[in-house]
Amino acid sequence: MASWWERFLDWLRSLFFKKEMELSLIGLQNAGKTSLVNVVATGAFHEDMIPTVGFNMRKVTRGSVTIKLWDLGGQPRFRSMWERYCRGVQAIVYCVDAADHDSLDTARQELHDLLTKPSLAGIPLLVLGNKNDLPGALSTNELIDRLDLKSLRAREVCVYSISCKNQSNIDMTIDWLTKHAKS
Ligand SMILES: Nc1nc2c(ncn2[C@@H]2O[C@H](COP(=O)(O)OP(=O)(O)OP(=O)(O)O)[C@@H](O)[C@H]2O)c(=O)[nH]1
Ligand SMILES: [Mg+2]
Repeated sequence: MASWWERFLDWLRSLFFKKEMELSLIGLQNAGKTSLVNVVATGAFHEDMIPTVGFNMRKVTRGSVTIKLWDLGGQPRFRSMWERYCRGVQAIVYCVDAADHDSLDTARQELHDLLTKPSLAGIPLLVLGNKNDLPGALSTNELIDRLDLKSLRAREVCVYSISCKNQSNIDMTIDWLTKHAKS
């Protein structure tokens, strides 16, 4: 009964209080950014993915929140675009392949270089350690160390360990995002 009433109230609120958010999804190539967009948007995971050339934009609606997602290419030639697409967003989502230990130093460097840009000051950051279904994938605490996340100041930083393949912790990720949507 209570949950029915809660859902009714949520629906009622959604009629009057629509929220919209814009966020950018960045990270090195092969981290799983486009896979995450697909899982969030359609619930489907595909092994064979084509690397993103430039960027893609997708809108996803969850309850009263519409999320406009900029899914950016992670290959070196596209990284200079990241800043432009992160300006003015409500959150930056940084996706890493937590099982690819060799890529983590570059991932740390690229993240810290980006976040020194004054235009991105204060924007909340969600770091996703993807591919936690693979053996050797780093835990959230290990990622905090490897990516030196404790040195990031003056912005909210959150880290989750996820798997697009197994759809683990995807709901938690969506909850974080919708909570950061503007009223
Ligand atoms: N095992 C495993 N593989 C995954 C997971 N998520 C994505 N992949 C695979 O990782 C590869 C790269 O995924 P993409 O989503 O294309 O990566 P991307 O970050 O968008 O890459 P770019 O567009 O080049 O920047 C694909 O083969 C995916 O199937 C996961 O959670 N677990
Ligand atoms: Mg992609």
